[in-house]
Amino acid sequence: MTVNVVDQAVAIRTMGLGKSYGAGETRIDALADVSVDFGRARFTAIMGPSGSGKSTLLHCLAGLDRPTSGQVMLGDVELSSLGEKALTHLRRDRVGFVFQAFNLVPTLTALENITLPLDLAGRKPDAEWLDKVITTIGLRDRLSHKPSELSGGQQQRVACARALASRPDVVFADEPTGNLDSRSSADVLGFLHHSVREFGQTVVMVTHDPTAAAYADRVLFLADGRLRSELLDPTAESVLDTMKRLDTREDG
Ligand SMILES: Nc1ncnc2c1ncn2[C@@H]1O[C@H](COP(=O)(O)OP(=O)(O)OP(=O)(O)O)[C@@H](O)[C@H]1O
Repeated sequence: MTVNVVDQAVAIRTMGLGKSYGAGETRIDALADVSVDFGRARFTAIMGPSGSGKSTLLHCLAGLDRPTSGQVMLGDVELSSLGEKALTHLRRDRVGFVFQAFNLVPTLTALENITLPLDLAGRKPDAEWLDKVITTIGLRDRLSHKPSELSGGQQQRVACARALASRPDVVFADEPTGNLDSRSSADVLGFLHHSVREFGQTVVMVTHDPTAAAYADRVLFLADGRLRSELLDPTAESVLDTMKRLDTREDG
């Protein structure tokens, strides 16, 4: 019998991950044979052209979508081995999400939005931790405001705090700066970066923006559902260069 030794440096591991939609001639392989590790306390960006499978990968990693083939290990848990209820609990307790559209509850205050997932889970917030997160997002004077009274950037920082409130194993961010101007984007990305450096948070982010990707420790490049390249310690320039190189290769 082989024993799976869980590598503490790895937060998520995929093995031969595939996701197909449809069948026969209309079948689309949104992901094909993706095997990759996501380091713990690392900030990983996922890039690639539209339709390359970025969101599908993120959703499979986060247990929002079930792969057609292969495996996803979140720590020592293999996601496909879980039933719907266990998967719902895992999403609630072990992962955090930040979406492009903020997805805050309009009738709740910023603070109530931040603690909502914990309240729903019947868990008491860790006051010291919550205080640290709120200090870092820099919105202490806005906590009693409703989302409509906050700017887009402020709303997204609240969404980031909500994602971190439960100290999840991984925070998944799907185009978190897609609706923001460059100043607000820098605030949100700076916060995510800080959460990795100072709190040891693991972050996986899908983005189209080379400047956003440059906040990450590592960038993975997808094309046609496959992993095509990766960059360590990226800069906006090196990300752009890699995108151009991959584009040329696709055309050729
Ligand atoms: N529910 C679905 N049914 C059928 N095809 C789908 C479905 N979801 C995604 N696809 C297809 O899978 C492929 C990958 O889609 P995905 O959304 O993961 O790409 P993406 O890289 O995130 O794109 P974008 O940057 O435009 O958001 C695309 O060809 C898409 O049309």
